[in-house]
Amino acid sequence: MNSSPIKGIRRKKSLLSEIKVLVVGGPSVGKSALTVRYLTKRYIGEYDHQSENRYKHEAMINGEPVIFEILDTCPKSDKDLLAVDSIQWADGFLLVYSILDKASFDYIQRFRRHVLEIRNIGTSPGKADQQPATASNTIPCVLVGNKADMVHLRQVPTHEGEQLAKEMECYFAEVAAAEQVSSIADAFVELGREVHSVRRRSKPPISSSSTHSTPSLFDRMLGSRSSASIGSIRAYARGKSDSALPKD
Ligand SMILES: Nc1nc2c(ncn2[C@@H]2O[C@H](COP(=O)(O)OP(=O)(O)OP(=O)(O)O)[C@@H](O)[C@H]2O)c(=O)[nH]1
Repeated sequence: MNSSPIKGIRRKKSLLSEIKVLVVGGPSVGKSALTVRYLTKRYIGEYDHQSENRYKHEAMINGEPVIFEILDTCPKSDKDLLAVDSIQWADGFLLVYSILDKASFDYIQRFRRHVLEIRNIGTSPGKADQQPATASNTIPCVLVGNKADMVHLRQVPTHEGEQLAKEMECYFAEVAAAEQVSSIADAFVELGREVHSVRRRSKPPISSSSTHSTPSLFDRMLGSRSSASIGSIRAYARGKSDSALPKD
């Protein structure tokens, strides 16, 4: 009865490509709301702020079934830029700030420098501000400005998000986890595409169809990115409330 291509390949789950996604952002920007919106299409207003959560989710990327492993992080404060282990674990970052909170936008810029610093000087942070954040240093990521349903309280102009995404050569969208479903799914899918694209570029010429031996994020970070990156795409839309869910 069920014709979903995703459900059809469930038996072969162990053969599927995995994409490890770290959802990154300052406190209370809506990381959990976005993640749960993507996973369940539902919006739940309040979450446990004490712990990080890990999920697995099947999706289609470029017509290929994949498993997203999603780690919804939970920084203790604006100063908490996450453990090196978590950063090294990830294939890509979903970077989230709140358009209502300038400090959360600054957090993303600090996090980015933190990652670049780990890349350049090993695992002993401390010189983040000396590290120029250039486009050639970018890694698989997408940038999302959440809470776009509250534009009257906006602290971060759209062009600043666009500019940062341009520097990082990544997809950008202003979204509202509280009101939208598809634009949030788009951000995850774009990240999956970008991870795939990086994997394709870094694959050795002779390879099997299995993607389990993919290089680590750090291996890929040490390579250079081609100019064929997505670039800055703005996909801001204030959709009407879709809290009433489609049946699935
Ligand atoms: N107006 C509005 N509020 C939102 C939106 N997304 C999340 N929120 C609210 O923002 C608050 C924080 O949301 P969370 O999803 O818990 O944020 P978080 O980033 O996971 O928080 P921490 O785990 O503490 O870092 C909650 O009160 C949510 O209801 C949105 O799109 N619009």
